Amino acid sequence: MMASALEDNEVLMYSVLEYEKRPAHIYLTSTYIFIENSARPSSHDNTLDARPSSSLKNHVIDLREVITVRGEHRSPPKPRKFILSSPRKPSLLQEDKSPETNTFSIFMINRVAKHRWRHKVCQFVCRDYGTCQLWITKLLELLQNPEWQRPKRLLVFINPFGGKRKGVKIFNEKVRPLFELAGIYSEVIITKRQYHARDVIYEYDLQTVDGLVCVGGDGTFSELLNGLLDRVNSEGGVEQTFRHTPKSSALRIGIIPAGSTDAIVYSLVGINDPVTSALQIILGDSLGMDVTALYKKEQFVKYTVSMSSYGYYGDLLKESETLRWMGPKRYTWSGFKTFLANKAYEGEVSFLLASEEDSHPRDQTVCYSGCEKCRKSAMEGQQVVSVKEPQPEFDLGGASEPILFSAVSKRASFMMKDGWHHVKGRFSAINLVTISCRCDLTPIGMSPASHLGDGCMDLILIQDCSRLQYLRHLVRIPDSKSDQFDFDFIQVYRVKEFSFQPITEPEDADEGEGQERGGCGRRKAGHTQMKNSSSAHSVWNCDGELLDYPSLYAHVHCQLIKLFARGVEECNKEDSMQCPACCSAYDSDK
Ligand SMILES: Nc1ncnc2c1ncn2[C@@H]1O[C@H](COP(=O)(O)OP(=O)(O)OP(=O)(O)O)[C@@H](O)[C@H]1O
Repeated sequence: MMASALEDNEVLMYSVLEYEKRPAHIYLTSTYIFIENSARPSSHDNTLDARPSSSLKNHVIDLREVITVRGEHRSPPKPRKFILSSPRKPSLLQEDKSPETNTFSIFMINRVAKHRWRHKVCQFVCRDYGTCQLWITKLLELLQNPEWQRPKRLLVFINPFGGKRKGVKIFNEKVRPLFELAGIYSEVIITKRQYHARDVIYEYDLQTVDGLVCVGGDGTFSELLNGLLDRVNSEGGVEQTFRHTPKSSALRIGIIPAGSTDAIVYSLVGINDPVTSALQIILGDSLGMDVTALYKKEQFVKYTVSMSSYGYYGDLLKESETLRWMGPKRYTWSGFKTFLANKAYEGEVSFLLASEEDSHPRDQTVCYSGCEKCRKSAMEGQQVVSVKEPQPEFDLGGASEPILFSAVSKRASFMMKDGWHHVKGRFSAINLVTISCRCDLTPIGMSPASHLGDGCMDLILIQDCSRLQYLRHLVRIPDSKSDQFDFDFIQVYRVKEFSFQPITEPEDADEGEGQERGGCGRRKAGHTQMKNSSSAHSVWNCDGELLDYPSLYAHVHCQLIKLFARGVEECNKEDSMQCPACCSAYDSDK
């Protein structure tokens, strides 16, 4: 295999070097190092016995997974002592007689467990200093490959209060040393208040950095996302009006998880591990992710990437906000209380289905790194596929002349008009997810077959049901072996646009505009205010932020934002590193 791989790649350098205490033929191409072990050194002049050893494995190092290369600076050798102390174990190559190094180390990615990366070091001993320098220089030059888009300067925001309040420690102890090893300069801003990160992004000279990094949870990421998109829209002259087409940013965002849920990074990487995320940033991994624009009726509110949820998860978040002192445990407690309350809310859901050739939330596919579906969507430059450009029907009174009307269950009615589907009823939960939304509690995600960059959202409608029914659904969510949507009170759709309208508006809904926005949609100050929310209405939980009014319109934009991430790598089905995050029921059934 190595021989054929070598034939396909031009060899730029070749040497016989010592690797793992044995001589080896080392071939360098523009993207790989091929290591071919030899049996033993010849007795004179350090040439090698070319016979391959059957007991030794050959290796390939992918330069795209190399962090950096360093010369090993050792203290000057003492030849006489060396010979006396190890008479039977001379170096396989010529002994280093100069104080300069003849050894170089390659720092590279090591996959240690399911989706978890660490780095390891491979050492090579050369005959002399000159050869060593040649290898180091050539390798460093190849690592600069502009196609790999590795960052050199990053603007890092740390939320010191996210999750278990360990953001600063995580960055200083786990991330900063790796960035320094990779030669990345990072300017660090520890946020002092909510919206600090967003306000810095509005003003910062973004030309001077290669990317932004968020050390925090989903809420902090949301600030960076909205700050960046507000900024590029403003500079690109895009007014954030109803159903606007936002500008995308060339600047990528990296996420170092240090929050409570970390659902976004979990969905991107398959794990919420700061070191893995830092290594993906260093390698310059790039991934396009869909972004959903939310509107209160026709007024733009914000961009989101994970889940907007009304009913159960909205109530849960509202309850948990009063219990922040409990840390991440507040979600478990609030979840329990919300479950006991077992509320349902009346309204009409309207949505524009994804086109025929698009996939379905129950089509049993998982979005892995290099996903073909996402790649196709990006190539097509899909924004919204809609032949007639239909508009949502907000006015329930005017929802006239349905083309199709049928009962989908005892609890809801369904109709279709101008491509828009309408479901009227009482809902325990309405969940709209842009990505799979995995986290520790739901390792396969709220919608396991959702894609990161297909330009679609998954709509999960849970109609009014008993506590027992809801519990049966809830316990299936983290279970990779069962289908959490397989209930008659749950419907799932893959959609492009969505709206929700309560049967009656809350009295002060028009005053609860939430965010005050300046020119070109920039928010001046403050965030969505909690307004009178009667028990007839729930609130929206949008990426962990409360929007306390029920009417909502959502419009997804295909791969609007670029992230420093690789996507969830598929576990090797044969080895023990399988995990529930990607080896789901779908896989095991095949
Ligand atoms: N210095 C600060 N003081 C108070 N709030 C802050 C500060 N810095 C950031 N924030 C805000 O804190 C909120 C929550 O932060 P974050 O999302 O990082 O943590 P989390 O809520 O624990 O995690 P997750 O969102 O993953 O559940 C964010 O909305 C962010 O805007």
